[in-house]
Amino acid sequence: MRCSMITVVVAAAAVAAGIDLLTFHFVLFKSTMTAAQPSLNVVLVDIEGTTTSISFVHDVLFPYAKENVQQYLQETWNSDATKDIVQDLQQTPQFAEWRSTLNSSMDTIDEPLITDFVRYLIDKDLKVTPLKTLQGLIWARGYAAGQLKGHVYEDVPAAFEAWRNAGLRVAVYSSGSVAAQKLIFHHSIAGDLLRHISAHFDTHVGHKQQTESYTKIAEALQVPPEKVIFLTDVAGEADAARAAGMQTRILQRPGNAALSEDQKSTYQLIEDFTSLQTLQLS
Ligand SMILES: CSCCC(=O)C(=O)COP(=O)(O)O
Ligand SMILES: [Mg+2]
Repeated sequence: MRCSMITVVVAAAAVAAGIDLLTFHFVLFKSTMTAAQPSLNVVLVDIEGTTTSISFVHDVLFPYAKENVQQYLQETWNSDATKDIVQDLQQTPQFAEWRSTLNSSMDTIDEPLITDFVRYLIDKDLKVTPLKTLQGLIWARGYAAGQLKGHVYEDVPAAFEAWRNAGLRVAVYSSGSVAAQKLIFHHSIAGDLLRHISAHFDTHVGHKQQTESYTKIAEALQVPPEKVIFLTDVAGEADAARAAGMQTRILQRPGNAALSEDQKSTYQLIEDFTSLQTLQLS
């Protein structure tokens, strides 16, 4: 009511000043549209199903880790990094559970046993932090040897570029370790995209379907959660981000899981990043 009174007064002043009403309405419409733009500082992207195809992760990265884990463990078994990972793997709830299914009563924790456990975790796609750390170390060898190149969808480089030019920060939140995230973007099929990314978050901050993880990410980025837009393919992750106050979009890339009718009506769905290239810092 107060707003429309102000509009009438300003319109009258505009007419008195010789500005025609058509121009006045155009200016008013533009300013309303600008005000309706979401206030934004950070674009937070998921990887699998968002920047990168699910098939690259499941058909290239995971098999590479499964094939090379035994050799990696044999070569690094006595290193501190591998000792820490093996220790952490044994402390996961999945380890005792998995071991109880084995016929063998062997107590020895050796490379073959840990190799089998790692392959079991990969097959189940369990987002266990020490597994993710180990996968990152194994993939590092593949990228260094030129055997791996990180897949990104065609629209990703231009969107990263546009967001950065607009003053927005680009950050990543993936279950893949921070080291693995850096590798996929540094060695991407579109060249080095790592230079666009100013922050990385993995499961050390918490799991992706927990609201607290997004609260912690906003704190680490030193922005209110409302100023972050989280792009993901998983509705459960969008639920958690939204509950923390973030804006969200759900990606419907080829091969992504289908959404329920309820999820489709709850979230803004996008096929790629093209429509988001005009996002502005505000
Ligand atoms: C960093 S690339 C490997 C991705 C990965 O290991 C994974 O589990 C995918 O998880 P996301 O959270 O990106 O869906
Ligand atoms: Mg994903």
